[in-house]
Amino acid sequence: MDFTSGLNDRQKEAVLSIDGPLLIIAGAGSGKTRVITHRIAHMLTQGIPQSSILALTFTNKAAREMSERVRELTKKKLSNLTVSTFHAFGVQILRKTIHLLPGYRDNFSIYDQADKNALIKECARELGMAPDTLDLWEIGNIFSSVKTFRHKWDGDTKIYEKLFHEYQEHLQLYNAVDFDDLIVRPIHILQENPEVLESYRERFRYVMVDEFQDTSMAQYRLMKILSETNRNICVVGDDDQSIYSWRGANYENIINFERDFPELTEIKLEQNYRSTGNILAAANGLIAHNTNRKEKELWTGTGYGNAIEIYYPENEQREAEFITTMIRMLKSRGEIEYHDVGVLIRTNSLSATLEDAFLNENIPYRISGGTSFFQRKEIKDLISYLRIMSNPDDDMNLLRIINTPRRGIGKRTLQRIQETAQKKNCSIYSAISALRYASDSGLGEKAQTDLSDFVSLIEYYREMVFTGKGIAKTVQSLVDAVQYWPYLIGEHQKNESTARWKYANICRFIEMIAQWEETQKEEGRKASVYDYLNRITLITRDDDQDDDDGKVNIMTIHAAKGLEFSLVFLAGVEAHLVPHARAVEEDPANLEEERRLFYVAITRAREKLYITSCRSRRNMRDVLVCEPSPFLTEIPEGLIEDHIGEDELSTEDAVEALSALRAKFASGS
Ligand SMILES: Nc1ncnc2c1ncn2[C@@H]1O[C@H](COP(=O)(O)OP(=O)(O)OP(=O)(O)O)[C@@H](O)[C@H]1O
Ligand SMILES: [Mg+2]
Repeated sequence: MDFTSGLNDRQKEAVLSIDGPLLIIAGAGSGKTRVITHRIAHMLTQGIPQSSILALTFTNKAAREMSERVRELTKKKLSNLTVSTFHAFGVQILRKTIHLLPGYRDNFSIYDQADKNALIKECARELGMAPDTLDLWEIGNIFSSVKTFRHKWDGDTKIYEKLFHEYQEHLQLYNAVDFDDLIVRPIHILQENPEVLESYRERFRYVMVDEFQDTSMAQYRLMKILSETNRNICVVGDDDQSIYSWRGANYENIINFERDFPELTEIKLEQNYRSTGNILAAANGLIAHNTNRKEKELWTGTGYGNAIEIYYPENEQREAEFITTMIRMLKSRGEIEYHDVGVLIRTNSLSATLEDAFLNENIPYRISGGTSFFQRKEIKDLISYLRIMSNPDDDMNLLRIINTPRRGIGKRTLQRIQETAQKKNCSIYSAISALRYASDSGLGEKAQTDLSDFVSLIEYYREMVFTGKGIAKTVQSLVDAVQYWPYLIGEHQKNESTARWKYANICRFIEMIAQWEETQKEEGRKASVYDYLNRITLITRDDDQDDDDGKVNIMTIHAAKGLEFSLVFLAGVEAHLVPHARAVEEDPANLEEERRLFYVAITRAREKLYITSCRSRRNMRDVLVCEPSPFLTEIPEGLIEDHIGEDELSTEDAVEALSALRAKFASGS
């Protein structure tokens, strides 16, 4: 098979140069991701074993699509190819090596943001700091930047250093790691264990990274340390699409890469295959306003296509109506399928009104970027049970379920257990196991029986899940045994439909586990509860599992990175949202990042782009009068069909606002 057919010369060159460092910095839709998939396919035909190839990308969804694409190209089963996110790759390393870190065992738990906040709170309490006065998010961010080499303790943050050490010690005690650890712990392990590092270098002789502009400093270190000796490292990205600096991404990694791999080959891709001429010209015109960028110009061989259309609905409800009406009409004319449509928003808070309208209009949709399925309380409860089965020392999860559903273990009993755990420096579960029979436990008889029952329950299901009865079956049986349904009914007496809805989620959860087990079996892999837990912990809000076709995609611009849709609606393109007022207030330098975000949004569209900018928008209890985004004036004239004043809803204010903006643009200020 020739995997270079259907590629342009530059792309071919990239696919064929498999040895040595390769840097591809190119604009949106120029085929960067396509180059990676074809390159992998080509390598496999060159006799490079699957197991030598490591491809890293940003979201689980992107990773899935990438391996799917390689599978289609090669028509091969790819059980030894590693295509994953950085975090999932970190987990893979830790599963094999975490025992090299003092105090850790290979059944470790991974703490998500919510667990992390809860743990910080607990540590603060132990240190006698009043947890309710602390900004957990801010502290969490400080911890994160310290861990990932972005920050050293200084005058402003020093007050949290002690809390940080307490936090780290607790993680170790619970045999748990947080998200940052998934990248930095592997780095430490590799750095401190030369023979382990050697074996990884030996194995992953070819490394590729997509969306390179959004790698963090820590991620960069990880990929660098792996490829330092082989030097077969290919990174692809677009500095104009760097949109995660708030999360520590650093597009200066492009400069670092040039410094660390000076012998690199650089390939430029300049033809855009995704979008029509108008859309591309709009994107090019916009991004040219950024000063801090690598100069590049994209061109397309396809025609100009349709104009970009801008509408100015009276408020967010009218906006949602406009979008659903358009979709309905185009669908009924047979011009689109639902899955061809992306509705992009700057912030999550915009999704509720849209969701409502889609429900009303009966248009199937999926939302990514909302509360993840796995964050729902009923699901988190069951996940906590699974986590305790696999790692009983995980105190945070134990505390979550010890009384869920209520089993009468009282506050005093819990206090007693926690004291014992602290005194003996052991986990709560160990403390319970010891106290339930001890004559000097200081606990009443009933309390001891309750604790004993709890331990028996956990041990029973631990045994069940580890003796190959299947995870789905175990969870099903557990849900019955702990009487979760009566518990739900009890919790939602006033609203039984909520209870039913939650129970339906549980059933769906069990169904999802069963499906996963089935796939693992088909692919000849063991379906272990550790692997399952690791996997679902890494599913972020940005890429939920639901890959159903036949649905309109409503998502944040961040979540849409790397994706494409024939038809894109960009909603809420108003002055305070695009650029996001708070981001720019925090740091004026964020203006360029906001512009990149808008560039990412525009370049998701293949054929048609609608932009809506509401004239007013409800924000909590207030109604804000809105002006169109100033970025709209940066789109060159002649590409946009402006529907200003066209409907009876338009006000003179909006007309004035836009013409004022245009005047400003024309005068070049
Ligand atoms: N040589 C080509 N011939 C035809 N279609 C192509 C070619 N190269 C890329 N494409 C198509 O163009 C679209 C964009 O490609 P791809 O997603 O790889 O771009 P990208 O550079 O990764 O974009 P982004 O910057 O948004 O991640 C895809 O639909 C892809 O299949
Ligand atoms: Mg891409």
